[in-house]
Amino acid sequence: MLSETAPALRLDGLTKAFSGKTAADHVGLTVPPGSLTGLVGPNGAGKTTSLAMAVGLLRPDSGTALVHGVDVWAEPATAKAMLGVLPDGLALPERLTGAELLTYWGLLRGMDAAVVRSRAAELLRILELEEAEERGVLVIEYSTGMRKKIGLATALLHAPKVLVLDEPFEAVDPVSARVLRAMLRRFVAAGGSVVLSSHVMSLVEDLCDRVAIIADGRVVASGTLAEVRGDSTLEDVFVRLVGERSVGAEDLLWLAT
Ligand SMILES: Nc1ncnc2c1ncn2[C@@H]1O[C@H](COP(=O)(O)OP(=O)(O)OP(=O)(O)O)[C@@H](O)[C@H]1O
Repeated sequence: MLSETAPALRLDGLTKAFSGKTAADHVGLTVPPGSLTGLVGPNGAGKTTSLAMAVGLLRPDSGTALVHGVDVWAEPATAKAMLGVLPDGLALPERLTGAELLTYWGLLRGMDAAVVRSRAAELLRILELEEAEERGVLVIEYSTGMRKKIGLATALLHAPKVLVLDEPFEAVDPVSARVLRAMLRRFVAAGGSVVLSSHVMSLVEDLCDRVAIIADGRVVASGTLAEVRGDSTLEDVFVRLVGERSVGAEDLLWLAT
């Protein structure tokens, strides 16, 4: 049942193995309402797997995910109405313009057509997809960054309480990234909560008030940015926890020949 006092998102013991290899190992995370949490970790650490289980896209082997107290797997409709999701490799209907896609998406969610129309126009304008719309560009013709932005627009359209965004800044140009940061800050200031994954430590330090580091499928550090970072930089803590790798003097000698 929806709870006013519960965390915006609470993951407990989420575990998933693919062909016997554990991708997420008892992942736990608490996202307080009105906070912005960054999930960081090396390639293959289990970020996408954990986020997909958290939002009801991938069934966990065990563990629970609660959105404002509502179990994502037991009450999916209630939980998903509160969630805005940008999954990894979002599969969108592509032979539509951005506005057509948002209309389709909104109506599918049972939203009022006039509300969908006005929010879609506003999102396309703010995300600088308006000019492509005027030229009738189809989503299939969008660049990688434009696809990311239209994916974000679909996540925001129904005004969710909690945003779960898998690498939202990947391939997004610096001007659009600034707009996106401002949008997320405003969303949080209005009481919303965000979890996002990113490989860019400086972005997480600038934007997020909480952070979780995941390595080999396990959460190895989490808390406020100050708690996790201490007197170091997030990158230093990350490298210390995840392990440093270097290119030896004898590696890749063929590259310069
Ligand atoms: N559908 C799948 N089938 C088999 N193995 C998978 C599948 N999805 C993920 N994995 C494996 O699970 C592990 C975690 O992958 P995941 O995509 O969650 O990592 P990630 O932290 O998001 O990585 P990246 O930063 O590279 O996006 C990896 O070893 C990956 O190969």
